[in-house]
Amino acid sequence: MATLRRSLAIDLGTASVLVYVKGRGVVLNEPSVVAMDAFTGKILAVGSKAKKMLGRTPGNIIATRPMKDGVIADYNSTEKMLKYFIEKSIGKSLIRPDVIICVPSQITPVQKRAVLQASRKAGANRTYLIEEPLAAAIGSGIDISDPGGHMIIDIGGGTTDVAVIAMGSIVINKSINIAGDELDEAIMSYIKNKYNMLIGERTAEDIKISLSDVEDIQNTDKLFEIRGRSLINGLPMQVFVTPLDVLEALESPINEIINACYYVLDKTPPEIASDLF
Ligand SMILES: Nc1ncnc2c1ncn2[C@@H]1O[C@H](COP(=O)(O)OP(=O)(O)OP(=O)(O)O)[C@@H](O)[C@H]1O
Repeated sequence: MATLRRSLAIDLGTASVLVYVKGRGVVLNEPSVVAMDAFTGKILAVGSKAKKMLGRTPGNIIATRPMKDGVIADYNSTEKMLKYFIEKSIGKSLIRPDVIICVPSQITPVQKRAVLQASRKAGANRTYLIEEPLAAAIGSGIDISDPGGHMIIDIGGGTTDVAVIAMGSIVINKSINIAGDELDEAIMSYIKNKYNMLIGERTAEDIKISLSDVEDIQNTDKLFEIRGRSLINGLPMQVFVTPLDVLEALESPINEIINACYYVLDKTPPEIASDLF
């Protein structure tokens, strides 16, 4: 008998939330940002609309990211954001959906409980959790039941998960709080030090996405115009950054990600290490 209960998979990320509905595919991909009235706590916008408000809100509106480093940082906003995204994906329904949510591999039991509780309050019937590297492996077409080892490096917004998986489970893993957000911050501080200019996190992210392609690194002709505020006279200013600037800016956080990979390789059992090799 066909069931009326929907099954959803949710990637509840620091930077973005994706919702997959069984039988329909990915139906939603929006930034994990919530804008609310600072005085009443009322939610004013969620997702793409709220992201446009980041760094631009008047005093009475705050636009925040309820997830930080892959886990819930602001419980109430996360719950409201989840409820909004679930309803946007499948509409309002009396039959609560079953939900599976991706979580970082080194999440604590308390952090897991917070996700389960937020999901239930947001309208889920049963909630299952899956470690992000396993979900990433399945999503990229790897047969995770294979006894041969595979290494997954999942660089998200708040966390990078490096894991070696074999026979359907994680053999060894390392999760670090250095990922896309940290790369944006590295670009912001580089621009500040080199050009005496302040830029916001959205501009930093635009620079990263436009100029961080390794194939472009040597291309000194590729320039990216950015605007911000001068630290010297407080006036608006513009500069042109190159892929080489981005390479210099990102060197330290990228090295930390590489070190996490070394750590995992170092702890990988020899038989599986030979599969990776
Ligand atoms: N083309 C690109 N080049 C470089 N970085 C990108 C690109 N596209 C997206 N990003 C970055 O990827 C990050 C978001 O990745 P993703 O959506 O996997 O994170 P998340 O699942 O929300 O985070 P987490 O797994 O930490 O909870 C952001 O920092 C974003 O700037």
